[in-house]
Amino acid sequence: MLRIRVTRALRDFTLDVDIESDNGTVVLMGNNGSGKTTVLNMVAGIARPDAGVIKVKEKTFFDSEAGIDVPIEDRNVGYVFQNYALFPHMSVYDNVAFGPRMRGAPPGEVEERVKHELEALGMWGLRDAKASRLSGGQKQKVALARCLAARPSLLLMDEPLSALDAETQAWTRSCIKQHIRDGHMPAIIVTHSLADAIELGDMVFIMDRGRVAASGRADEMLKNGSHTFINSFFR
Ligand SMILES: Nc1ncnc2c1ncn2[C@@H]1O[C@H](COP(=O)(O)OP(=O)(O)OP(=O)(O)O)[C@@H](O)[C@H]1O
Repeated sequence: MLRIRVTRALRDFTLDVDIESDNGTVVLMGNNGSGKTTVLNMVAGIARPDAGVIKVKEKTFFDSEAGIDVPIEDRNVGYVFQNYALFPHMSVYDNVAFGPRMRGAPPGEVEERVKHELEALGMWGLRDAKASRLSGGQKQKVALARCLAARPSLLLMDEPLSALDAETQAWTRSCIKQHIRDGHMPAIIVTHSLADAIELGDMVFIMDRGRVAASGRADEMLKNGSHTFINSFFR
């Protein structure tokens, strides 16, 4: 269960969002500047709502009336940032090992997880490379591997496949899907890609100028013809 009902006034922008989903993966779509990343940041605990409630499964992350604001480190969230945000001076291996090490996994398990995630994304051969030397698509894969290796209880992904070529996108999507299914993890994915929405999403929320303009089941989008469905919400 995912419940995000938040308001936040920024300098030139007001966010007033209501998102509810019973299970599975929530996809956020919408124009540039419509507030998608801000929603992810509030769920992660990086940005603070002025008021509202954020609940993930049975856990309340934020409740302004009850005075609850769980710190970032206690939310156990995995976040793939839009700009990757790798540790540039560290190797690919150490970037991916960071999450499991921080969470106290024993060394053997750290290695197992790092190898598993990097092999799945075809990046094991580059494990000793410095992150700053990688191409954009390679950085994005390492960001994804870093997030998944930490075994979070909630996945937040901001355009996680945007730098990948079409073929790599397809198998990376199935890799993400498998993790979500195997880990029974709720996930919120921001994307501009209809293929991501249809293949990864259970519920799709379309944002427009800080609000949810429309929502629907991903399979309904497919039935209705996704282009028509999405385009109908934008002038
Ligand atoms: N800390 C902040 N202070 C002031 N304004 C902010 C802040 N963070 C975000 N904004 C503004 O909020 C609006 C929404 O930004 P956000 O990054 O959430 O959009 P987005 O839907 O993710 O866009 P994109 O598709 O381009 O990534 C923008 O107008 C942005 O300038």
